Amino acid sequence: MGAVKEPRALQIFNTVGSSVNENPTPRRFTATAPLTGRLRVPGDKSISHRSVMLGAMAVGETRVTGLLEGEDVMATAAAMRAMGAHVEKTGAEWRIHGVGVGGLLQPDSALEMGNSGTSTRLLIGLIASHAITANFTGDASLSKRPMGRVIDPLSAMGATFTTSPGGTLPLMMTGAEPAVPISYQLPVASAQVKSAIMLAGLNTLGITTVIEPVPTRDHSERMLRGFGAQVDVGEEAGERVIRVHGQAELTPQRIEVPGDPSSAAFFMVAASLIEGSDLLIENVGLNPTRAGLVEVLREMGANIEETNAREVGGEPVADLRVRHAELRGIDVDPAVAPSMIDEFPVLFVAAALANGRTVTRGLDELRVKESDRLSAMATALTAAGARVEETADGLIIDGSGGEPLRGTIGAPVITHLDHRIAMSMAIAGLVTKEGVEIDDTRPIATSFPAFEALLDEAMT
Ligand SMILES: O=C(O)C1=C[C@@H](OP(=O)(O)O)[C@@H](O)[C@H](O)C1
Ligand SMILES: C=C(OP(=O)(O)O)C(=O)O
Repeated sequence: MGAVKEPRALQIFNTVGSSVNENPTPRRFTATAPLTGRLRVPGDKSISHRSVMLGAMAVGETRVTGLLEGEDVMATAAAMRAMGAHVEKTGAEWRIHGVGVGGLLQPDSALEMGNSGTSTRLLIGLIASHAITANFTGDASLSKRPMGRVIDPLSAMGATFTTSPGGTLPLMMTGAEPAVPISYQLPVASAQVKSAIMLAGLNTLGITTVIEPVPTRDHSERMLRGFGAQVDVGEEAGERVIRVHGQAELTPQRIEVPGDPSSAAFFMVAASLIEGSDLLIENVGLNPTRAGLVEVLREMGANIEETNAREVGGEPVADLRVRHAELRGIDVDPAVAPSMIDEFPVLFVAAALANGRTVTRGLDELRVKESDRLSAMATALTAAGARVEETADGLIIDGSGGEPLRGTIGAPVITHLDHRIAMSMAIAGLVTKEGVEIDDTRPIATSFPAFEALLDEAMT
């Protein structure tokens, strides 16, 4: 290991669900030193959202430790409060008093979803089987994202919608009680769509079925079972079939949220790329439906060692020791995409420094995230000096063979209100001769408020 440092705790910056600072906060990121010591990434965003939502649907008190206190999860918490649940922090613990399945109250005002696709789509699902009307609003990024993918199946269950042109936010929905159980085959690999239908199934008499041709993150399945719902998961004709039995009764739980592999990803790539790095990232969730990046980086030659493997909150977790290694370009198997869907922006940074060519395909979904992540990363990495070709569904990147990138010092990177573009290009700045300037670091608070503090500390 490098220099021994004390573990760093997650710092809480903003727990109110909106950016405190009104003005853009640009910053230039440059490498000051290798990444060494140990750090702990914040709680998993997907599991945090679901902890708050399911806690709010149980009768009694759910207690959660390690909850991610990023803006997205705080948007979920605010929405559940607006519909009758109590969601409060006491000491290090979040306590949620739920209303019970079927007990959501009509919110007085619009549910403000900020930047969060997960909050929006899962809550639309949850409300779809309650006899209430809710308005959903979001920021400029979220207001462009497609909602038809949840509106279609939930309309079949009986919910009604009035949307903005193009099926986007702002939208108004009225749930159906009783809702009709459906059997629905997902047309896109999306855990958000799967979860929206499963959550609607909670207050729907009968069996609601979702068929997944490609497996996506399975936190909803695991957690709903943990809360006592009957959820059958099987494989039929090569597809995953998930059946939710309604109406469910959820019993309150104690949940310890594991660290977010999507946040650890930035540090895995930075430590791999920067010579002399030797970093221990503690408590990283390694659910197989989320751990694709670790496998892909290893295939590229990364030195990632798993230690202290254990279970936290029903999820596999380990500490990851990451040491600098020379990376080589690879063809990334499109089948791995769902298990690292949010990690592609930072994988592209790794590819830009690898030896040889990295080819990615099958990534159409990246075009409908907080930004068009294929286009945003192609533009930003090219400006940083990388050789990148954008295709219809991926990027082809010819790596520098470990040489620092030499971009033109021009306009700052445009992050398009996308936290992952901001953090990925911050990491790119560490391996670019003159560094990289990010136009606005505020979006980082949506998923990883402590990112800059942890990065600065890892490099001291
Ligand atoms: O279910 C979830 O918690 C998530 C699912 C993924 O979205 P899609 O389902 O749209 O792929 C992912 O990108 C998002 O960050 C979180
Ligand atoms: C896509 C993401 O989140 P969401 O869809 O919840 O906005 C993400 O965190 O990268």
